[in-house]
Amino acid sequence: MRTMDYYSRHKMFRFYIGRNHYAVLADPQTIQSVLRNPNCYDKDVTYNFLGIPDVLFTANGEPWVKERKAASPGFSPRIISAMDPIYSDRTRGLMSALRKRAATGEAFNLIEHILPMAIDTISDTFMGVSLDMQARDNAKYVQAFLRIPDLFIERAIIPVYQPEIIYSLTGKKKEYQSCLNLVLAMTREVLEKKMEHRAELNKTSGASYEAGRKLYLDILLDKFEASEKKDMTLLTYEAGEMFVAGSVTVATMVSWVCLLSGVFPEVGDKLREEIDSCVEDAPNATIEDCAKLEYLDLVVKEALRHFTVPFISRVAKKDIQVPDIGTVPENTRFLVFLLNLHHDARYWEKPYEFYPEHFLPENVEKRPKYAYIPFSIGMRDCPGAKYTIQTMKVQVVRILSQFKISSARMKPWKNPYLELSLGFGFTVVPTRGWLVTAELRNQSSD
Ligand code: HEM
Repeated sequence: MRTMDYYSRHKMFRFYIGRNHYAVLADPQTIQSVLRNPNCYDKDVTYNFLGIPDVLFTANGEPWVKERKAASPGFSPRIISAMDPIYSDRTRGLMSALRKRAATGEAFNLIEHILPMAIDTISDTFMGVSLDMQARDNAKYVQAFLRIPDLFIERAIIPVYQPEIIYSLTGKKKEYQSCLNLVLAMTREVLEKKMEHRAELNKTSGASYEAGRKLYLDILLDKFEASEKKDMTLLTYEAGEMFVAGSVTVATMVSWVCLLSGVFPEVGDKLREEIDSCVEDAPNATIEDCAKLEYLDLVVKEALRHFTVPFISRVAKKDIQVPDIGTVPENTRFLVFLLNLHHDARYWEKPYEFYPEHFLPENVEKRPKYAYIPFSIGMRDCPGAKYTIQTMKVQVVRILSQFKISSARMKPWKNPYLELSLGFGFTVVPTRGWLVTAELRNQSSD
């Protein structure tokens, strides 16, 4: 914790290991100048530990520019805003699972139900294929989706696991590969369904996707069909990355907000009060309903402040000029600690506390713009940010309108990094899971 504070007070902290030059960043201006610099869009070798080919998340240079440009229409506001009916279908399954949990009164790990719903939602929205993960025996999928980021980050931060030979000997490589294989098999199933569907559409109307609604997977398939190589393995990784990047992140954050509503009862009371008084049919809340909920917005932002992606790493492909610092040499590896930035006492009144009021407009005004960047910034920011906020809000409102969620283990905290047992996946996660109990509230449910 002292180390985190130390980094925060310095614009940049540099060190060498052998001939590798590292620069740790935690200052908002320095971070924004590096993340927005076109010579720093490349990811550093850490991402090789994902063991996947060049897809949007991992590609560098010109191939990344092309991927990103091609993918953008799949994240268009028009597509993201048209998702209400999909949410309705998918939250129904979740509510029925939570009702069963409420009937027993026993503690359970909330993400076991949220993640299958998140996978279904990604499949519906970005792929246009109904996967119905919630109706399956899905424990092994939940485990695989959670272990992939967990094992990746572990390898990235523990140098002893980095050589292939040692990683294989520990058995972790085998575990990682079997998790990846499960996700790839699931993705192939989605691809097959989608290809059949497109072939049907081609036969009947000559259109390979619904007019005006070119989903992410349609974009990938258009590219695949137009290519000479027809690389099915690459296509599977490209679609698979969206499943992992899009479901684990959202599911962990929805689980956090629900858990926090129980850890801090005053937060839970205020959330339920706002939902009950502002949304007429909250169990079926729409995107539009959720946009009105001001307190929910503060809570979602505060949860992301504490528990978003802990760090980002990049590499400078040329010498670059950083304001107030000077020339930073080519091949420098940057580590951008969002965690430090988001807990810097210069910008946050109660840096380590759960204090949604940090995001009241009068407090936001006092901070530099880039003191809060849970989805990163610049050309290589998160394309799923809008989808995330919208999906999180709809799901949280529907859950909290029907259930009172209580924390089964976690106590109110003043500093989660000292008092809780936390680990790093794609986001920050509680190592023992999101343990809660659910109680049915006195309202009609769906
Ligand atoms: C709580 C939710 C999420 C958070 C906190 C989050 C955060 C981030 C961050 C910080 C990055 C930059 C990483 C880096 O530069 O190393 C990123 C990249 C990315 N995110 Fe997200 N993300 C979330 C949800 C999503 C969703 C829902 C999707 C897809 C549906 C998605 C897809 C991606 C992709 C494809 C990239 C790589 C973009 C590129 O390199 O051009 N993310 N995300």
